[in-house]
Amino acid sequence: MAARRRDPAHAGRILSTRALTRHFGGVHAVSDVDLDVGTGERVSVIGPNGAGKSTLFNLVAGEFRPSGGRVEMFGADMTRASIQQRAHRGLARTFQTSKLFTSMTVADNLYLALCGRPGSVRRLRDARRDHERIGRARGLAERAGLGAEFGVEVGELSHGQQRQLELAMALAAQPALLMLDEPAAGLSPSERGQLTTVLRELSAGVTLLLIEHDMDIALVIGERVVVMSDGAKVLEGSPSEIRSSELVRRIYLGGTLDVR
Ligand SMILES: Nc1ncnc2c1ncn2[C@@H]1O[C@H](COP(=O)(O)OP(=O)(O)OP(=O)(O)O)[C@@H](O)[C@H]1O
Repeated sequence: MAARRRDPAHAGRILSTRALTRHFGGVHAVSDVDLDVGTGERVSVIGPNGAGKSTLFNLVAGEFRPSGGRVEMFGADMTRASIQQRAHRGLARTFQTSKLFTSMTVADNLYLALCGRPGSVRRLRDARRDHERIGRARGLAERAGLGAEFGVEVGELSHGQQRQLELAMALAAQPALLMLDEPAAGLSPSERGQLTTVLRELSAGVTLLLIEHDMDIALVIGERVVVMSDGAKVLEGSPSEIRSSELVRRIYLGGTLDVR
């Protein structure tokens, strides 16, 4: 495992939100959220269902326009930037629901991810003959525990394997900022272990923003943890501060999460 601890106060900021807000009619999905993420930092975002985590991600990724506030990324104001502009600057993300091409093989999905944009049959044909790209795709598949499934159609993979492939595809873009939305959802215990290993071994150059309901993963991977409730950021701290927080306990009281 790569040793990678730093003082976030001294790291350059890759992402800052200020008073970031999104309403859906009368629903305050995200309210006045200030979030700072240092370059190379691993930050977990936790909170009960409906807390606003995915909406926050969608605002940062450009899927949603904010009702108010700012998003600064990579040293620039990106509040109004398109999804493509953000991706071009180094943002990659996975979704709660799959975006894979299920009738294609693992290899072809990875080739397309390495091409940078999907859809071109010609680019795919070229990629299949490109030894450098084949090597990179194999490396990504192996890191995700899918080395043996390289030639397998994605529709035949288990749910957990598909999630691992999504992560591998996000990593294909060599993102500066990687945002993962519940990567452990639906995974078996052994697949969760594998995911944790992959996340721990991410290169130091990748900044990680992680939404995760599995508290073991959220608190092991996140060196800082942001807690959301009712659209607001209510707390942030180290994993041990979150574990011992009475507020976190209260927020999850009656919920399904196990805050140890
Ligand atoms: N497109 C939308 N239209 C209307 N309301 C929405 C929309 N997206 C989210 N919401 C509402 O905003 C609130 C926050 O939802 P969000 O999905 O961001 O929470 P979450 O913390 O990601 O929840 P979960 O853990 O269940 O995924 C919820 O009340 C949700 O119903």
